[in-house]
Amino acid sequence: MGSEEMGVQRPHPNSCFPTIDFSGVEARSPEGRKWSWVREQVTAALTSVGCFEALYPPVGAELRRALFGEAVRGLFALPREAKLRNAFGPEKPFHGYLGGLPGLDRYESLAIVDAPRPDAVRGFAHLMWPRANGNPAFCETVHNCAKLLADLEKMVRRMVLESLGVLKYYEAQNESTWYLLRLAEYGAPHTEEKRMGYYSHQDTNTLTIICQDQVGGLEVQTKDGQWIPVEPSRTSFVVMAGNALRAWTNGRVYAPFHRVWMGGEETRYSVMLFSNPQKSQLVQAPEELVDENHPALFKPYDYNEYMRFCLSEEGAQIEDKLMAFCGVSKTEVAQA
Ligand SMILES: O=C(O)CCC(=O)C(=O)O
Ligand SMILES: [Fe+2]
Repeated sequence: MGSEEMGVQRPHPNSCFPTIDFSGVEARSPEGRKWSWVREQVTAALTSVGCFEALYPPVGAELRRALFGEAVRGLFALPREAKLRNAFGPEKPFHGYLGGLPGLDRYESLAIVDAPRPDAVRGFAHLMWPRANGNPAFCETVHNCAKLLADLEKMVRRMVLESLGVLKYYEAQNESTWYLLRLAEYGAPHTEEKRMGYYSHQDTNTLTIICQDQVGGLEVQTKDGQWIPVEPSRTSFVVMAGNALRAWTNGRVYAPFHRVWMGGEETRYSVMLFSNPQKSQLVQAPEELVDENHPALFKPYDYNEYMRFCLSEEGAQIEDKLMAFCGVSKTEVAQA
């Protein structure tokens, strides 16, 4: 961004957040120079802008084509009554179908809980295609993708924990982490001026991996308030921190606001893998991350209650919902 201020050259839109190359970095062998170098970049990105682009060859061109080609487009071509079967009731908000949200008339999405498990994807597909034998091609593509993206999520989270000196919590955190894969369609607005595709928000969960198809629209806000468009790429994924990781790291990791803007004649598709903390456990920073120089910023909180707060009328009005829900006030810090 500095170069633009100095009047030199307009930066590449994604230059605010780095592109990190994960080729040769493997979850099975978390060691060596390449691992440490990638870990350094991951930590720098997540603590400054809260996101980065990951080059991650295990999800190659063919798998991406199958994902956005038949799998995602085939799913959205289903009649609405089929999509509505992806429902979990009011006790489990954001677990399934979303559509008809206020102000977002062209947004629709479906979700698969535990998508890195093949039986979970099969269960979903049987609900959607009961007469087509649960669409085995869809299951294979989507499960493969979810599993590989979960591997990436695990590597990123492990790197953050290593950098902060709290690796000892990694296995237990893995045990209690659950994944949700969301597949989204943003219908073309057919207008010249841009329209909101999805409101500005911070993710509530731990980490999110976003895969945009060919139509862009995702924008991420930097700490100093600038909105940066994330150009779609066929070879990379956006990795982004959510408020649960921000709270768990006692504010070291930043959870950026982001939104989707849509314009023109093209429908946009995206696929996101969300890692989530176990609902029955409190989200709480480990004691190693709280000290005199880093006083606790958030009180331990119940993830379910926090989700309910985000969806409440009061919560909906507030930008920084985590701070409002469980932030420690300055007076409380002074008294501690
Ligand atoms: O579709 C996208 O690129 C991002 C959507 C998003 O931020 C979300 O569903 O939380
Ligand atoms: Fe989001």
